[in-house]
Amino acid sequence: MLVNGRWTTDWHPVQAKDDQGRFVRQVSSFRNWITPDGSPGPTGTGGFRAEAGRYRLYVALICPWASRTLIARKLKGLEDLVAVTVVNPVLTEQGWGFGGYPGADADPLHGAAHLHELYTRADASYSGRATVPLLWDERTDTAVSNESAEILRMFDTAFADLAPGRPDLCPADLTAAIDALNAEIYDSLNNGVYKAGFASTQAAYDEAVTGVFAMLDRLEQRLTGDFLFGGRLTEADIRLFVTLIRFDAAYHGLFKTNIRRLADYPRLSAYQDRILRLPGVADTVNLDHIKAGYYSIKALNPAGIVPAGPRHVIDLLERIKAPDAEGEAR
Ligand SMILES: N[C@@H](CCC(=O)N[C@@H](CS)C(=O)NCC(=O)O)C(=O)O
Repeated sequence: MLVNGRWTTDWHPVQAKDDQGRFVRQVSSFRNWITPDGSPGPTGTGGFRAEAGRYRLYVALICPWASRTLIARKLKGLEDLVAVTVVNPVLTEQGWGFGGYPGADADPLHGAAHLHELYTRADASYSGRATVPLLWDERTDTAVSNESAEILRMFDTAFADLAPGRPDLCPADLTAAIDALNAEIYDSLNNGVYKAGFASTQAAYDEAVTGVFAMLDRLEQRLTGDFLFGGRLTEADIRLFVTLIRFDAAYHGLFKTNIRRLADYPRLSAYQDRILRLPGVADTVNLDHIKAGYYSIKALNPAGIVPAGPRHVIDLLERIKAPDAEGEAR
């Protein structure tokens, strides 16, 4: 991680833990918002007006937090407005790096070798992890935000005039309910799988894995319609989906969340499939990057061996990405 703008020790996945051995995730540091007129958002400073071609999103395709923002970019029609750069999925001793892997990009702006160089470009004395997603302003050459929940929400509203007619992912009448469900899903599932995987005591693991499956059980019961809030797709669905699609491929094995597979939940599996079939979503899912990335975490998998399966996820993605007889294409 970076301390006062300098890369210090070799990269390690566990950022912090509490006195019971529970994994604790770092709070994001860049908290500005893109807005239609450049006025400040709920946090940070203003000056980031929604403009075509001004912003770039740095992502890892392994990362569920980055994938939330990529899916929102697709569903909100922002592909021609906000550029994307994909980091190499295999973590190095200096964290995320650029290029050198199929489907990974070089840094087009500064030719950086590692993502942390962008963090120190934005703040020369930055201390903390260099995480994805990172939303970058090419005009002022600085970081806008590295908080995926806020990037997801600003993508929902900021570009409405430039990309009209797209679904509202956080409608006003549902915002409070979405916020409440997001918080539960974040704690027990999105971050819960990491708490299980990076627990450093049996008790911390037991607590986390119980929470993961209690939430999956609840969601299985809840899902009687197409989406979490019935017929309307919301950001809560995007935030749940990114964890589901990684579950059997990465978390079940590497993070030991193996009480059941996602495939053992009929409604959640059908729901995952439904979201994957929404136009553009399958483009954001790269199983090779997901497996190569997670299984490159040496603290959990020292030999770096990437498992062959799971067949049902490989088949699902192949089925959805291949154009079929009805002309369904990815
Ligand atoms: N709060 C951040 C968390 C992002 C995050 O933890 N990203 C991980 C990848 S899944 C990362 O970049 N980790 C690198 C590191 O911790 O050094 C967000 O939601 O945007």
